[in-house]
Amino acid sequence: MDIQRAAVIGGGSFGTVVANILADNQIQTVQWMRNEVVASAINTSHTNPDYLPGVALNPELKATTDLLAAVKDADVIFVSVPSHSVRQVVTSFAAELKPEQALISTTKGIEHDGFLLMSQVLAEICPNNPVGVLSGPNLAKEIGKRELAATVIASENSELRRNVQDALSCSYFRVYASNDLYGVELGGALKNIYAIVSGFVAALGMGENTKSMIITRSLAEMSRFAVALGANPLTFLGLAGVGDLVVTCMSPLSRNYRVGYAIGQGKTLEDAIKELGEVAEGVNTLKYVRARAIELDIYMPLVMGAYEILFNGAQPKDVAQGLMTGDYASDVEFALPKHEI
Ligand SMILES: NC(=O)C1=CN([C@@H]2O[C@H](COP(=O)(O)OP(=O)(O)OC[C@H]3O[C@@H](n4cnc5c(N)ncnc54)[C@H](O)[C@@H]3O)[C@@H](O)[C@H]2O)C=CC1
Ligand SMILES: O=C(CO)COP(=O)(O)O
Repeated sequence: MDIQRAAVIGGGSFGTVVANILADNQIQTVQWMRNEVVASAINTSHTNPDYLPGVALNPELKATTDLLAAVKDADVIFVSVPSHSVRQVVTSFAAELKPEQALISTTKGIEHDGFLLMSQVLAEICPNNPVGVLSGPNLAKEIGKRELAATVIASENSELRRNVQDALSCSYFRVYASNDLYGVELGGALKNIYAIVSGFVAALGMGENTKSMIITRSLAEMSRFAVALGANPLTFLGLAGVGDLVVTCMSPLSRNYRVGYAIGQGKTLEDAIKELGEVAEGVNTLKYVRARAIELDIYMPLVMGAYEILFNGAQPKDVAQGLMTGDYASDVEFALPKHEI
C-alpha cells in the first residue's frame, strides 16, 4: 500500500500541521473538522486562523466538514482530536472503512475507562484495520513554520511504518521507526504531566539545576510506570520519551506547561484552562495515572505532588519541600535497584 490519499481528523493545531506536511509531500489530503468557518479559511485563504495564525498552509490542502467524504478514499487516516473525543469520532465512521485503510493516532492522552491508550481504542473500534501511532517532540506551532523536527511512527506493521515514513518525511520533518507501540504512546501521554510540573517550577522562578532535576526525575518516574505496565524502558531513551519530555518541559509553547505556569502564578485550574482555549491532555492524564499508580502500588512522587497542587489546593513550594526530603532513592533504578541502595 502506497499512501497517495490521506485524511486528517481534527481541525486543531496538530491535525493542521500533519495535514500540511502531507500536502507539502504531494499527497492528496483532506482535513476534517466541525467548524465551517475554519474549513472555509483553509480552502480559500490557506490558513487556520483559530489554531495556527500566521502560518501559510499548502494551497493543495483541502478541508471539509463532511466526515464520511473525508475518510472514504483515504489510504491512511490520521486521528488528531483530543483523547476524550477519539472514541466518539472514530465510531461515527468505522463502519464505512475498508480493511486496508490504516489508522494513525497522533493523540497524546488516555481513556479513563480501562486506562486505554488511543491505539487500543482504535484497535477496539476497527479491529480489521492496521493501526499506528505518531509521537515525538512536535510542537505544532514550530512545525507549522516548517522549522526542523523529528518524530516517531510506531506500529507492529512494518509496511505501515515504512509507508508513513514515506508520506511524512520531508526537508523539515524526519520520521524514525519503532515497533514499541505501547511505549511510544505512553511516553507521549505521560510527559504532559511533567510539563505541568515544569510549568510550576518556571513560575516559581526556580533555577536551572532544579529544572534539570525535575526533567530527569520525571524520566525515571515515567519509565518506572511504563515498565510496570509492560512497556520497553529503552523506548524512553528515544524521541517519543526523553525527546518529547524535554521539549514539553522547556517550552512555553506547550499548553500543558502553560497550565502549570498559570497555576504556579496563583491562578485556579479552571481559569488556567479557560485562558488556554486549547486542549491540555495532562490534566486528565494526571488523574488517571495517579489512580493507576495507587492501584498498582507504583512509586510516583511527582505525580502525587502534582495532583495535590492541581486538585487539592496544595502550594507548589510546600510540595517541592516534601519531595526534597523524601526517602533516599537510586539514580538509575535499572542499574541500582531501589532495594539495593
Ligand atoms: N499541538 C501540538 O503541539 C501537539 C498536539 N498533539 C496531540 O494532538 C491531539 C490534538 O491536539 P491539538 O490539535 O493540538 O488540539 P487543539 O486544542 O489545537 O485542537 C483540538 C481540535 O479538536 C476538535 N475537537 C474537539 N472535540 C471534538 C469532537 N468531539 N469532534 C470533532 N472535533 C473535536 C477541536 O474543535 C479542535 O479543532 C492532542 O491529544 C495533543 O496532545 C500531539 C503533538 C503535538
Ligand atoms: O505534545 C506536544 C509536543 O510534542 C505538545 O504539547 P502540549 O500539548 O503541551 O502543547
